[in-house]
Amino acid sequence: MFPWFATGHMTPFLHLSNELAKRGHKITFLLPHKALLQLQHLNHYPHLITFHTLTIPHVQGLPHGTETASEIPISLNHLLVIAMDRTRDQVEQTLGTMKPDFVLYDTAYWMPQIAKKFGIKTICYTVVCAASTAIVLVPARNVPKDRLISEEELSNPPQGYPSSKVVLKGTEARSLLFISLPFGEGNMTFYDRTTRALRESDAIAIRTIREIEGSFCDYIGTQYGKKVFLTGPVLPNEAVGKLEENLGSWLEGFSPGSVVFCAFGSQINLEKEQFQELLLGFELSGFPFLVALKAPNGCESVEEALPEGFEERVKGIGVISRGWVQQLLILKHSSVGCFVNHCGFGSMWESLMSDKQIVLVPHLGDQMLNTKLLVEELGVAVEVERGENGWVSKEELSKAIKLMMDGDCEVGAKVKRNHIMWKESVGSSNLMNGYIDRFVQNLQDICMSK
Ligand SMILES: O=c1ccn([C@@H]2O[C@H](COP(=O)(O)OP(=O)(O)O[C@H]3OC[C@@H](O)[C@H](O)[C@H]3O)[C@@H](O)[C@H]2O)c(=O)[nH]1
Repeated sequence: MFPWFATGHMTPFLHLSNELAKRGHKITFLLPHKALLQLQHLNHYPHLITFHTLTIPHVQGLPHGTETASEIPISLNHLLVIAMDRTRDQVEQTLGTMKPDFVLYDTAYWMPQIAKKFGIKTICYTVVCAASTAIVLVPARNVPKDRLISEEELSNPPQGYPSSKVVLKGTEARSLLFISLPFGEGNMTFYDRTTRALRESDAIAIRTIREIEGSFCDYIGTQYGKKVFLTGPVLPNEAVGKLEENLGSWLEGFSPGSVVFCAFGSQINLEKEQFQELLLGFELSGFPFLVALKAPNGCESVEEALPEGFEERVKGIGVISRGWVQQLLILKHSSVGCFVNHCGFGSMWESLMSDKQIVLVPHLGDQMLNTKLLVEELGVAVEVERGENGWVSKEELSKAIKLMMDGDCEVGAKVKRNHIMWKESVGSSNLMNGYIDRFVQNLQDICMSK
């Protein structure tokens, strides 16, 4: 396993490793040392899953010692990817020694070149929604070679794209302009890198299910002329560990379903004004809240960014975490009634599998498409309306929370009914296990071929 050095990528690769190990397969997981510290407790089969740490070289422009995407603003990812590329020799040496049957990778487009030398099959494993690959990362997208792609070009889906609902509207396409920006050495763009990683693999795998994204998966298969295997969402059955004691006892102090929990994943640093506006929105909603956000841009800490007098005003009813929280365990807590999140692909599945009402504030391109899947296709969530300038106001956030938390409101009740239905059908262990069993069979079939 060789995922991109970001939590939202490494975690699902490890969940998949656990499922493969459960079925008796041996896995070597390549990752930076710092990521090991964050991930190792999620390894449920240490006798079968071995972590192999890589030395991450320094790249000019990155803070010294940077190894993972969660340590840097997203604007520096194009430098971290150079560091990843420069681990190529270490990766090649490991592959040559281990000689696995398969390598699963996502960002390292060069993997097929080195794997072929040792007769190893390559699977490009996409851990974001199939819709986001289908809308921007296919040959039909025609990204110009001599200039940046425009917002207008990106607003139109590529020819043959299978949905009119899961599309980018208004200014949303802006968040995907980065696909034609440099991402790695040698003038390579994000689009070049990702499409090459997909094109040169032996097969494509996607962390999704046909029941939600079948048409997008078929479209990707046709675009690349390749087999597309699905792993399902690959969520751990149970949240591991125990909720941190202080937080647990704070949550115990509230009645069931009354607390609003908010987390925006590992990559988002808001602007300070937006950060403050969101906090004021939680206060305005009148519900107790637990917020886990990173310090906004330009601030060293969360404390320094709080609105004036905020901590005193919300004492006892509002907690603003100073760092990473145990999202899965919090989502299991009965006091939590609503989950406000960014709809990263991990959080999308985790919120769908929870029994909490879902309020979405997407930021990045794939998060906007995930949001369309939950809001427009499945009808299990609401999205907070943004102003014309892209701003989320405290009034709109509070309105969306109230809509979801008010037991008498028709919209909230409808969303809840849909959510229960989807959770039951998608969350059944038969469905999840069926996906993994078929995936293993798919791998064995390619192993036999050629
Ligand atoms: O405080 C936290 C925040 C997050 N988490 C966990 O970290 C994971 C975050 O994954 P997400 O995919 O939701 O979000 P990230 O922002 O980290 O992901 C990244 O890769 C996946 C893409 O869809 C996202 O657009 C990209 O930002 C989840 O499993 C969540 O449970 C915590 O355990 N604690």
